[in-house]
Amino acid sequence: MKKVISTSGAPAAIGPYSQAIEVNGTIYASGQIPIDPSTGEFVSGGIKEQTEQVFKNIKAILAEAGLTTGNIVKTTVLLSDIANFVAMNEVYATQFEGAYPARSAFAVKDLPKGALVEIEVIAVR
Ligand SMILES: CC(=[NH2+])C(=O)[O-]
Repeated sequence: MKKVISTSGAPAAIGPYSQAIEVNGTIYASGQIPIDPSTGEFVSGGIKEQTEQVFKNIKAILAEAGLTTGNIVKTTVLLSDIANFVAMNEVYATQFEGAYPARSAFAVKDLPKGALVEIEVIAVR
């Protein structure tokens, strides 16, 4: 019923969570921060580079489940500074074909490891 999705194509968890869990054809992916799994380090650059790395990580997790961003139905975007909202959106908008998923976006006080952006997704087979 509950299946753990795990891939070396996305960063290992930095805490007690799975990269994603599938239940009845719905994939709940943990929030991704801009760690490059090949180095274990944050990608260099600003909000645009960080958003691109976050989506690389999300796509790797979805690919492990045989899915793409086209299967995403809902996202949650967490920003450490709402001033990055426009630049994040510019990268975010390029990650989907067709209708965008539903989304919530927030600025929060801090993100793990000082990330500028964290994005979690829910995808459906
Ligand atoms: C990065 C993340 N998803 C967490 O829960 O720390």
